[in-house]
This record gives sequence, C-alpha cells and structure tokens, in this order.
Amino acid sequence: MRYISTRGDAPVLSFEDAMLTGLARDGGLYVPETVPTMSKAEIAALAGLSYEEIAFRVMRPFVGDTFTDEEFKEIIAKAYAGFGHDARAPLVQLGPNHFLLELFHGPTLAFKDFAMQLIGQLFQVALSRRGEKVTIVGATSGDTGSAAIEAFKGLDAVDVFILFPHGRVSEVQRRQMTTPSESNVHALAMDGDFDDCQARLKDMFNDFDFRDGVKLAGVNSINWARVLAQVVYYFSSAVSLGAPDRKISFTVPTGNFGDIFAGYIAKKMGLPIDQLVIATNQNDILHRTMETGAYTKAGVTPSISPSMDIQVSSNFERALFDAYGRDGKAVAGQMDDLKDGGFSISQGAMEFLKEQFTSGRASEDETMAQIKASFATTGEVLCPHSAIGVKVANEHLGNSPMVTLATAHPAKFPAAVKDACGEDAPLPPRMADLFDRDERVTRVANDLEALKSLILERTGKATPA
Ligand SMILES: Cc1ncc(COP(=O)(O)O)c(C=O)c1O
Ligand SMILES: N[C@@H](CCOP(=O)(O)O)C(=O)O
Repeated sequence: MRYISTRGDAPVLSFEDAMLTGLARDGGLYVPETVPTMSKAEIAALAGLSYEEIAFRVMRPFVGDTFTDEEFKEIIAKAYAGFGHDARAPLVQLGPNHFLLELFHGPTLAFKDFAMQLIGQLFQVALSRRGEKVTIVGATSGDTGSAAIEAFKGLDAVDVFILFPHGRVSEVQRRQMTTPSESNVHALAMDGDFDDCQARLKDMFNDFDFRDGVKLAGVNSINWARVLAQVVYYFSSAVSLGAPDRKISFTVPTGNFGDIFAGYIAKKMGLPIDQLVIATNQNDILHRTMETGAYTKAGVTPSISPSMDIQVSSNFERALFDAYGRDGKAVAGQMDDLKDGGFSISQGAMEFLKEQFTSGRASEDETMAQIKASFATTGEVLCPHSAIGVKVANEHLGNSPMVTLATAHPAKFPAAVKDACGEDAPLPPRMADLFDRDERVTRVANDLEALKSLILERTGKATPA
C-alpha cells in the first residue's frame, strides 16, 4: 500500500512513513494511491462482530506490511480497551428512520479518541522499533488537543505541543489540555482562532530545517491514520442497520472535513451510502461552497459549537484531489489561491462533489432549539455539535435510515446545554475532579519564530547562544 500527496510533488510513502511524516513535503496531504474495496459478502460478514474485529478487517488493507496481523490486532485491542461502552460506538434511535451514533465514550469524551487512541498505540510500536523520538505539534479547536494529550502523555518517545486558540475553547476542553502533569505535555494558548493555529502548524511543517531538526510529527487529520481510524464506525453502524442489503445515510457535524471524508472513504470502499450530509455551524464555508462553487474565506465567528469554528477546512483538499481527477497541480493551484482569500471550483469538480455530498447549516438559535427539542422529545442530551448534525439531518430524512454522528459528550459544553434544556450535563465520575486540578499552560503569540524557539528550547534542540 503506497501513499501519495494531494499536490503530486512529494515522495511516495508506506503507511508507516506517511503516518510518522504528517504533512507531505509539497504542503499536501497523503492519501492512498488506490482505495481497497470490500465485496458485498465481506461487508455482510461484519454484522455481529465486535468493534475491534470490524476495525481490523476494515483497516488491515491500508496498513500494508507495517504491522503483522498479530501486532495490529493487539494495537486495536489496546486502543479501545479504555472506552466506557462495550459497543464502543453505540447507536440510539431518535425517530422512525433516524439514529444517533454516539462517538463520545472514549477517554476524552469526543470522537477524536477513536483515532487518537489508535495512533498512540501505532506510534509507540513504530517508534520503539525505529528507536526514534519525535515532536508532535497539534492544532486544536478543543477536542483533538485533549485526545492527543491523553494518548501521548508520559511517553518517552514523544514530546507533545498543542496549540489552542486562547479563550475560544470550552472550560472542560481547556482543563483537559492544561491539567495533565506529565512533563512531555505542553499546552500552548495562542492568540487568534483555530485557523491561525492550524496555519502556524503547517508553516512549521513547511520549514524543513525546523521540521527535520525536531523530527516533527502531526496528529491532526493531516495524518492519514486519523482519517482511516474514523472509517471504521461508518461500517460498524451501517451493518447493524442492514447494510449492505440497504443503503444508509450519514449526517456529519463538520469543521476540518476529516470525519466526513472518512465516510467518503467508506463509500469508496464499497459501503452502500446514500447521502453524506455536511452539517456546519454559522462558520459555514463548506455549506456555502456546496451551494455556490466558491470557497471564500470569511472571518471565524465564535459560536456555541467551538470545535467547528473553522474556515480553512484542511481535509477538503483531499476531496478536491478526487474531484479534480487526482490532478495534484490543479489542487496546488487552488491552495495557492486560498492564500489570497479563496478559489472557484471548476464545474466538473463541483459536479463530482455534489454527487458525493449534500449540506446544511444551523444558526446559533437553531442549535439551541435543537438541543431543547431533542431533550424534550427523546430525552437525549446533545452537545451543540451533535445538535447541529441532528437539525441538518432532519432536513435530509429520506427512504434510507439516517445516522447522525454525535461527536462529543454534552458535558464538554455544559453552559450551552444548561441554557438550552435547563439540565446539568455532569462529567463522568473519573473526571469529577477536573475543576480541582492545577492548570499548566503557556500563553503564546501568533508568531511563528517565537513558537519555533519555544519548541526548540523545550525539546533541548535549541543551539546555545
Ligand atoms: C465535537 C466536534 N464535532 C465536530 C467536529 C468536526 O469534525 P471534522 O473536523 O473532522 O470535520 C469536531 C472537530 O473538528 C469536533 O471536535
Ligand atoms: N475540531 C478539531 C479541529 C482539528 O481537527 P483535526 O481533525 O484536523 O485534528 C479539534 O477539536 O481540535
């Protein structure tokens, strides 16, 4: 299995190298050269299997010879052992043809744990075999950062630096990042929004002296392994609702486009998916793009669904790569235009995207109203991100069962939940002391040179003056 860059001008890599490399050296994102498919019989055979067994069968072909079957099975078993639900990703029925896929039973209460817990194990095995140490730098709007810290804290082979936008994550998210005491964890509160954090991260990858000097690795959805791990729950949920004998639709609360791109990969692998619905908050660049064909940046407006306060949606590049017939030069051209504020997608590429995805948005009021309505009618307390999904899904219900991805636990966003339905959303007992723990965080400016100096100094790689 080989991995190629969406910009067509970077070395072709194995799974292990693509995983440890992060961003491609031409600035693009790694994707499989060809996507392996599963036959109808192979998909049907997943019904009734454990989440771990489904994960093994779905991901195995992408991993090539990086791990033996035994190693990979053990990695998967360890990754999901700490989840708080036996099914890992249980389905709850919301209406006659509408289901909620609860993806928040992992250690940090968001869907990011599905991939991050796996990547933590994959990195450990690969790095110990190579005898290497890496510096992970991640950008977060709240959930990726806490999941990454949980997965990598205390590991000798890794230093982990997380950039989050100061004042723009929920208090629970912030505390999940700032309270771990392990010395390899560095929480950095940066001036700006998530897009600024992600831009500085990509700048670091594009500075080869720095990148090679600190052995930079990425665990954002830049990293193909992140997307791959998320493909699994599309299969597990679809087969439990009758796939492959019937089509299933999915609505996905979307920001950086990683989660819905995983759904697109599941479809390419052969899972019969009817609709893949992009659900955005008021930062609706993806919805506007689907409506107009113009990807035009507007400023980020803080919302009650802060994890989706994103305008530069990293993985959209992976979708564009396929939309442009895998023409890396065309993608590189569009990404250059993005530096000046945006780009127009060609008619052919838009037709491709519209065949694959539909979209909708929810305003702040609509999100609040949905949390309230879902609680009143089903008793389900939704986090604001999941509520956006349910609101948009309700507008797209059709003949096939609709699965809405519930991407975070309501306890991560207690203020919005309390305002909407008057209920407290308590943290699970193992986190009950989160508000009593000491915080450790460094305030940083949106300044690439200062950030690089800090990382060089903390990793002991700074040249003495
Ligand atoms: C709770 C939550 N929901 C939805 C999203 C959107 O996911 P994606 O960035 O993969 O589109 C994120 C993060 O991005 C998130 O943390
Ligand atoms: N919502 C995310 C943003 C980063 O997305 P990623 O999937 O690229 O890691 C977050 O919670 O940090």
